[in-house]
Amino acid sequence: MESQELPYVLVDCIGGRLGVYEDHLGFLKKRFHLITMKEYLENKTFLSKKIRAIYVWYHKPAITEELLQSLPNLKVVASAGVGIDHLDLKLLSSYGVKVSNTPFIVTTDTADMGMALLLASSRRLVEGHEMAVSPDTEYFPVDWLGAEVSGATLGILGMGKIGYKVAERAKAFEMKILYHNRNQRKKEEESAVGAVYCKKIDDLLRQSDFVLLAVNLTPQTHKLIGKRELELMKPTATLINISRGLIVDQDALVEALQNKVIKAAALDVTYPEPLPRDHPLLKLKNVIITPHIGSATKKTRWVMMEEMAESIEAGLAGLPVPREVLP
Ligand SMILES: O=C(O)[C@H](O)CO
Repeated sequence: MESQELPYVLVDCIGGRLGVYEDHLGFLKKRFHLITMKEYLENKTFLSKKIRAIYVWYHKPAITEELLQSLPNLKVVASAGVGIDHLDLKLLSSYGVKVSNTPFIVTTDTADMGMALLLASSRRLVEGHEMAVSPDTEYFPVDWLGAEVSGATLGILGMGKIGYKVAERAKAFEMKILYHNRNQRKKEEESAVGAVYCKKIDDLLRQSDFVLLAVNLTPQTHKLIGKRELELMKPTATLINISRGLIVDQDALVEALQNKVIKAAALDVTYPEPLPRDHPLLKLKNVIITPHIGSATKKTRWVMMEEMAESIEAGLAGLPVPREVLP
């Protein structure tokens, strides 16, 4: 039967559901014999030799050394999104496994998400919505003062593709833009969005009304924003995180928000995800949290899935892997 000749690809479940969109399934099943982690564990002896690729959607399944040891014919790991902090590239490479991600397609949507969080937080959209739909709150718009966006200073930490797209959007909102990045952007790129480089993160933190995190998670950026950094920010400032929860020391953030060291936070990413239901961040009015949905639009998610399938097919055919991530 044809489906038996298709390459076996391991996928995982997220929240008890297959970590693949329903409408992607038809496309994927034409190309691959999808094996869930559960199926694999139930029939390990047979499947361990069959599986040749892993489809990592939202960091699942976790690729441990134990898993790698048990899959002798694994050739490709295709990971959704741009961040690869959940993958040990050196380890994968030592097992002869190629890795790919989908770094380009997520840029625009993730930048849109950054702006959406900035606007929602500054204009108190979530609080306002809750008040407007609540049966027992008096509707009194005089209370609902927010912070101006136009004319405010946005500090972008991490001026890669996503950070730069945020800057393009912020320019249209007439914001002043500061940025910090390992490498300064070219002069023409800076002037196209009116961005001013801050060599020192501290200078950016002191001057910004909104600080937006768009850096990759690496050992160097792990808890880059801690108590000291939060204390450098203006008491009227908002922290926006669209990269990874672990860029921020979350305990320090809770304290800073509770003690009004900064005004607010808008987070698409936390640590862990989701946060435990009794986590103090979930109780704060000056916090907006979304469930890591930076790239979650129909078109982008479809392209991500196609790109992952393309990388798996190329890798299994011994061809150069599109969007390969090297250790
Ligand atoms: O890295 C990304 O693109 C997303 O956050 C998914 O991990």
